[in-house]
Order: sequence, then structure tokens, then C-alpha cells
Amino acid sequence: MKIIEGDFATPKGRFAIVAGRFNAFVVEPLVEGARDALVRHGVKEDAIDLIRVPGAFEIPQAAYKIAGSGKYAAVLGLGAVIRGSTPHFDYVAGEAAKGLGQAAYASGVPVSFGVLTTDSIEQAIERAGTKAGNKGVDAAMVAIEMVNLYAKLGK
Ligand SMILES: Nc1c(NC[C@H](O)[C@H](O)[C@H](O)CO)[nH]c(=O)[nH]c1=O
Ligand SMILES: CC(=O)[C@@H](O)COP(=O)(O)O
Repeated sequence: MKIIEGDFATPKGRFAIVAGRFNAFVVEPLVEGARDALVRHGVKEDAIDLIRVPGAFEIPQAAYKIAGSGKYAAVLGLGAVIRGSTPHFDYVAGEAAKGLGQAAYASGVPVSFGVLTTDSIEQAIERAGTKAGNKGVDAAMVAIEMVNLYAKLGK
């Protein structure tokens, strides 16, 4: 059986980080974690673009457009949706996840999901570089692996 999988060698191409401004106090650590992970794996700083959008609902809209541009090897969607007291959370979080997936399917470009969807601010802080890791780092590692997988699979 032949196993084909991505690795964490330095990937070729440019990377786009699409970040929501909403809940910036936890999104900014996600952005820095993603940037740091990409650079530590050999991606040049000038090969990374940061695109900011108002909130998580808008992340897939921009990701769809950016992935379809053909200018990037991968797109990272970073944001933080923190549950409030109405069902709004479900719609925003759901659209972010669904839309980022659609951006990947439609463009053939890897799009990683680094949007926190938490029930509390504490949960978000824990996943933005404290006791439960950094989802921005995770999204960067997934992007690197998928870019290298796609390189092995060929166009
Ligand atoms: N409540 C959160 C939002 N809400 C804003 C939406 O994402 C969107 O910008 C607005 O509905 C206008 O279209 N966004 C987050 O990223 N996180 C939240 O917790
Ligand atoms: C995820 C949200 O949209 C949330 O922050 C909104 O809070 P609320 O449901 O109390 O309006």
C-alpha cells in the first residue's frame, strides 16, 4: 500500500492569513502564532499577507476570493466566535466553517480553519496561546502540510 501524505518541509508559494477583527484580544495571538509557525518552517516574511475583515462571518467571503486568485499556495482563516446570549453564535460560527470549506473546494487551494468557536472568553484565551495551545499555530501547520501534500499529488 502506498501512503501519500504531506510533511513539514519548507513549502513553496505565498500564504494568506484572513483574520477577523472581532475579539481582537484573542485573534491577534492567533495571527502571531500562525506567522511565527510559518516563518519557523522556512516561509519568508514577505511571502505572507495578512488580510483583515470585520468578523468571522466575513472570513470565508475574503478567503473564497483570495483562494480563487491563484496567487496563494494556502489560505488560513483565523477568528474567534464567542457564544453570547442569543443563537447568533451558531449562525456566525456555522457560516465561517461552511464558507471556509467551500472556499477550499471551489478553488482547489488548501484553506485551514483557525476560527475559535467557544462558549466562553476563558476557553478562547486558553486556545490562543495559553493552556490549550494556539489554534493559529495549528492552522499554519495544517496549511504547510496540505501545501506539501498537494505538491506530491501534482496539479
Ligand atoms: N459575535 C461575533 C462576531 N459577530 C460579527 C459577525 O462576524 C459579522 O461581522 C457581522 O454579523 C456583520 O456581518 N464575529 C466574530 O468574529 N466573533 C464573534 O463572537
Ligand atoms: C457570537 C456572537 O455573535 C455573540 O458574540 C453575540 O452575542 P449575543 O448572542 O449576546 O448577541
